[in-house]
Amino acid sequence: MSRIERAEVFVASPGRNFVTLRITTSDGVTGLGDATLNGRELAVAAYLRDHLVPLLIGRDPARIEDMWQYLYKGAYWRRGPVTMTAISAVDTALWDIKGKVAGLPLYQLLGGRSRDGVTVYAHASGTDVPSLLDDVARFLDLGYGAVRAQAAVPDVGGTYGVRKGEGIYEPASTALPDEQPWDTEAYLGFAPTYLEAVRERFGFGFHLLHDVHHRLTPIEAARFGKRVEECRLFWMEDPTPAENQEAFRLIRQHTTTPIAVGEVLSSIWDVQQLITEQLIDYVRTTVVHAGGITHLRRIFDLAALYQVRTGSHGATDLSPVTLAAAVHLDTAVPNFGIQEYMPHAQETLDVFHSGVRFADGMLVPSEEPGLGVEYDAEAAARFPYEPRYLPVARRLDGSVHDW
Ligand SMILES: O=NC(=O)[C@@H](O)[C@H](O)[C@H](O)CO
Ligand SMILES: [Co+2]
Repeated sequence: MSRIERAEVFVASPGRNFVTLRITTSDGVTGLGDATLNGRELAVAAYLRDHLVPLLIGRDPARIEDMWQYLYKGAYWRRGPVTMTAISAVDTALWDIKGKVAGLPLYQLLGGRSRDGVTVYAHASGTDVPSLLDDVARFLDLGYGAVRAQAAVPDVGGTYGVRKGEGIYEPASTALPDEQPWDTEAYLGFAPTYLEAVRERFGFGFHLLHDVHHRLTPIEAARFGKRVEECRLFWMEDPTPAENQEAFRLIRQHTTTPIAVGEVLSSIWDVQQLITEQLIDYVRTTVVHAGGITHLRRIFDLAALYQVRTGSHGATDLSPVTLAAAVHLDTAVPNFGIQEYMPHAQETLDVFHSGVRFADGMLVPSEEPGLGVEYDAEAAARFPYEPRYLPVARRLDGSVHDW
C-alpha cells in the first residue's frame, strides 16, 4: 500500500509570499497544498514543519477523511486560521494525490461537472470616480460579467481595495503594518455615490459587487445596504465583523441588499448561524483557510440547505493551488454563486504552473489528473520570503479600527 514518504514546506516569494506544502508518496505521486496566511505565513509554515509533518510520514495518503479528523481532533485546541490553514494544506495535497492516482481531474471526484464554467468577478478600483469608471470599463471589455468596485474615499488615505498605481492590488506591502486612517462617515457619504455612478455609466447588464471590508457597525451596515438598494448590488461583502454572527439579524431587518461573508473565517461553526438563519446570501470561505476540500464541501452542503450560495475568496494572496482547487469545487457544487478572481503576477505563474484557464468571464479547471498544478521549487527558491504585514486601520481619533 502507498505511504506518505515526504512532506516539504516551501516558503517563497514569487510575486508575493506563499507557503506551499508538497507531499510525496512511496509510489512517487506528489500532491500540493496552499498554506498561505497573509501576514502570518511563518506561523503556518512552523505549524506544518514542526507539528504536522512528523505525523504525516508513513500514513496512508488515501485516507483523506481519517487524516482530517486525526489532525483536527488530534490538535485538541479547536479551530483558528493557523491550525485550519495547516490542515487545509494537507487535505488539498491528499485530494491532489487521489486525483492523480485515479487519473481524474479533481472535479470528477467531487460529483463531476455541474456547469460549463465558473463565473468570476474582477476587481475594479480607482483613486477617484473617473479612474474607477475607466477600470470598470476595462474589465467589462475583457469579458467579465461581474465587477467589484472600490474607490478611495477623498481625504482619507489608504482606502481598502484601491491599487497604488498600475499592477496588482497587494495590501501586504510593507515590512511593518502600514497604519491607515479611516472615517466611517466620509465612507458612508461617498461610497454610494460611486456605486450609483457605475450603474449610471454602465447600466445593469452585469453584476456589481462591493466590499465593505468589516468597517461598519450593524446599524451603519443596515443604513449602507438600504442606501444602495437602487444599485442592485450582487452583494455587499463583510459589512460588519462576523465574530458576532447574530449581528447580521439587524442588517437583514433593514435591507434587501445581498450579503457575503466568510473570507476570514475558517470553519463551519464560524458560519453556522449565518447560514442556518439565512443571515447571508453567499458564503466566502476558502479551500486554503477553511479546512481544505473536505471541510469546505461540508460548509457548501450546509449552505445549500438554506439557499446560500458559494462566493469564495480568491485574492492573489491565495496561491494558484487554492485557485485551482476552488475552480474544481466550484465546477461541481450545485449551489455555486461566484468566484473571486485576481489574476496572479507572471512571477507567481512562472513558479506555479496551473492549467486553470479564463475565457468569457469564466474560469475552467484543468483536465489533468488531480488539481492540475505543478510547483517549481527550484524557481521558487530564487524568490526568498520577505516579511510583509497587512495594514492596520485607525479612526481619526487614533483608535484602532477593523482594516
Ligand atoms: O475580498 N477580498 C479581500 O477582502 C482581500 O483583498 C483581502 O483583503 C486580502 O485577501 C487579505 O489578505
Ligand atoms: Co473581502
